[in-house]
Amino acid sequence: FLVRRRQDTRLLPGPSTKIASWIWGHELEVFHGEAAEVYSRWMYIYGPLFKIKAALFHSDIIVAGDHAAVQHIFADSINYVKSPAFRPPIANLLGKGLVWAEGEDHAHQRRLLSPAFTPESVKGMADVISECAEKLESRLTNLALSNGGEATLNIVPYMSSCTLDIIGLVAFGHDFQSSSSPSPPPSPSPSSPSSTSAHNSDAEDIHASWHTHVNTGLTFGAFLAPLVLRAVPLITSLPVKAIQAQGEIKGIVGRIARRLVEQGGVNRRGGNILSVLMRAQAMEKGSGGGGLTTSQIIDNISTFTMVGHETTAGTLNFTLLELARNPSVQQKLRDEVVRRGRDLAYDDVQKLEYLDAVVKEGLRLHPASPQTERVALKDDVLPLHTPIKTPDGKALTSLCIKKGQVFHIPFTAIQTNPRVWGPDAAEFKPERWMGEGGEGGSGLPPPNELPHGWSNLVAFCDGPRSCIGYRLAVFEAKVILATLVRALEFRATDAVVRRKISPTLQPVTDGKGGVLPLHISLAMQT
Ligand code: HEM
Repeated sequence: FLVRRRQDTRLLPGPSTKIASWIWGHELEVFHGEAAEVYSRWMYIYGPLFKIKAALFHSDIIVAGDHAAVQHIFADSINYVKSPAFRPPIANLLGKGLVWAEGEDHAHQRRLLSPAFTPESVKGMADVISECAEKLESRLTNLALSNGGEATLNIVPYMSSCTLDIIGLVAFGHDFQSSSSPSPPPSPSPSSPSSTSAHNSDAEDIHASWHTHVNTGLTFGAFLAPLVLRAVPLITSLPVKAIQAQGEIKGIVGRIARRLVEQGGVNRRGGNILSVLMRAQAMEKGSGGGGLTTSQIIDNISTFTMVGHETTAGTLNFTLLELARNPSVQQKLRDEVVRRGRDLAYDDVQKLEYLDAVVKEGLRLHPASPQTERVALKDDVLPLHTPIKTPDGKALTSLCIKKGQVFHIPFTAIQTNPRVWGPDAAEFKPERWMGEGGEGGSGLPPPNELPHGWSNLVAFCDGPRSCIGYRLAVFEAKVILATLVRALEFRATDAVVRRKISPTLQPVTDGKGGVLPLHISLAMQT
């Protein structure tokens, strides 16, 4: 059995070791490429499960895109965990909240937080979300009007302001008022939000610090830091900018979180997550156990503030770029929204089928978290959906792996694999979600040929550690897109926009992260 076990990983296909660097393995090439670009290419050549040479003499990494293997890994969140070496940086960036927790601690926090994300809870957030979306739309409309009816702008800071305001209000009853901050410059100048105005609000501090973090994440230091951590897990406070900047963001959000907890409650605008957390704390005091400590509450406020806004904004920025590049899709969406009338209440939004397809297609091509990583805590046998042909002509239908095996799971590559989604996999075609009967619809392969996850996507991961905020994210994305395209027309510019992971999906234009220029004008409504 031991011999068989060793052989299984050795038998995996993968890119030639000749193109691997002796010190960085294949990982530097992956870092230099766009988000999941290199893994997509290799997945096409070597199949949905292959191995690569790791940096710093670590044992080979398995890149897993096979649906059965991925589903198995995500379903067993006790034995497949985020790399223990990366927990200190997560604690540094987001605190020891839900994203950081593992095992029993995770199950406990997740159980306490889940009531804040039911369909009913999200329905209760609908008014606030609409108001914030309308504020964003008026900001952009006013900008266009003050520039003779059209403008070219960097959409990134606008979108982040809107989603930060939403998460502050719906989760904690806190108004960041970032949509009321002075507008960033209309031209897509590479100058960062941090350099455009004085820091006079929490929101500006968060945006500025995140912007620095994103740009630091594009440097070689950011590539190196996690690899050194993986090789020498005891080094947690490297003198590397990429790691220090993370502490800054947590410091800013942590200050706000402490204020919110001291205020001890929520105002009438919302505050679902905070209410849930405070109730859990009261329970702990009353029963001598079962709730969360004050520092866990503060860390969860930091966690939700950061992961609850930059993610949705990232997918939305790229979905707008797709709409800008596909004017007929944009017009079809506008027609559907205008036909429904001005009201975008929760139930109305659910009826917009093309909007639903556009959001799914945006999440398929541009998942805000383009890939994840897991480490096996014990020896295991992975089921395979697609058998692997070994060099001696046999077919492996399952794969024995050893404790400590590292997996990279590239969501983007899985969701754009032409062998699964068809030859038009890389194209933005919302019609594919409308079924064969839909207008221009190409339909989808049967569900058993697709990934396991929300709507047959892995954009929100899968299993016990899947995205707890997915209902909010999807609803919010729909309302923002519908509100914007109803009033505005988006056109692409000549800028070459690259997609990078830093640490979430980011547009990079002229070497600057967090820059995505779009042209806007007032929409002609038919
Ligand atoms: C388009 C928007 C979003 C996308 C694509 C997304 C994607 C993801 C993914 C892939 C994970 C799993 C990460 C991993 O295990 O490596 C995740 C986890 C998580 N997401 Fe989201 N997310 C989005 C929006 C949100 C929002 C709006 C919230 C909160 C309001 C949120 C809160 C979380 C939390 C707390 C976790 C950790 C869950 C756990 O470990 O139990 N996300 N998300």
